[in-house]
Amino acid sequence: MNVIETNNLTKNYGKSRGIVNVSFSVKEGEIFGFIGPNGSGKSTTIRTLLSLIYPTSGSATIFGKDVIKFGPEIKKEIGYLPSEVFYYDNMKVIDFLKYSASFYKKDCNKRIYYLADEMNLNLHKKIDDLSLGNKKKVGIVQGLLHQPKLIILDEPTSGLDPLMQQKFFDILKKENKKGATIFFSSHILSEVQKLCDRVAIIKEGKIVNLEKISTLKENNYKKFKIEPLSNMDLNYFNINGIKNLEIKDKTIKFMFKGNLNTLMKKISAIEISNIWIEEPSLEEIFIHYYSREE
Ligand SMILES: Nc1ncnc2c1ncn2[C@@H]1O[C@H](COP(=O)(O)OP(=O)(O)OP(=O)(O)O)[C@@H](O)[C@H]1O
Repeated sequence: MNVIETNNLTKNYGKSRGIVNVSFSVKEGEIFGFIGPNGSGKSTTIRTLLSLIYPTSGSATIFGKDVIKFGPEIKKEIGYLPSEVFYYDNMKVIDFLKYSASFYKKDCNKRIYYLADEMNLNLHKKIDDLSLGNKKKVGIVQGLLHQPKLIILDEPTSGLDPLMQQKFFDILKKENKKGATIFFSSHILSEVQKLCDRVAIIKEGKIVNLEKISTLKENNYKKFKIEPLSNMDLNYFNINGIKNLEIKDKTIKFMFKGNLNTLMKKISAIEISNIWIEEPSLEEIFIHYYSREE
């Protein structure tokens, strides 16, 4: 079953473009990454899914139900962490979380204490007195306290230190194992790579690619670094599929995409002292999506 489905979703803000014909689906139990540069339309897509804003055209369903017609019903099963969090600053954290929990028809107390403990969040401080990172933690607990079936996260890790980010990812993985579907929007590729099964790339309001992370890596260039025992002529590696070929301090470096057997035969015919073969990072795969078309 698809938990989220969008069909040519379009939002025109009048003078500025929001999103254009965005179509994708997120399967039940998936951790789905949504990445793109600043202003590409990530938040607009999320706000439309949550019916916080209405699309100009196109449609979207969550749990198979239209997001506009069934908005309030759907939202009970969604945990949402917005990119910027605003609170009733005068309240104590625990009072605020209990107030948030009162909107759901279930007892969320245990979860509040469990999540606060996991995130190392002091429940008895005033929200006003918290650092930005700790305010973010309040948002995380608030988003997860009702054990939602779908968790929608908009740039969730900004403000969290690396240890807390890891903790947060561990919590998300646990929720996912228990059955929650996760929609994870970010511009930090390395965290998408760590967490997600599939990823959609949005650029200038349009989806430009949607792939499994593993496929993206398999079908891409691999990085080779070879230390030959004797000096070599670079032309030796002049074969199909090689790019960025260079020799530096007797080390040969290149990127390769193509028939690995052809390349390995070439390499095995020379004497080498060392070899490194690396998968490209998501940054290296995606960097061209981030450059602006003039
Ligand atoms: N309320 C609004 N009124 C007018 N234009 C808007 C509004 N909200 C967003 N936009 C425009 O829509 C486009 C997409 O913005 P959006 O906030 O969805 O991008 P984003 O991918 O979430 O960016 P970021 O990573 O910077 O948060 C941008 O060009 C932005 O200027």
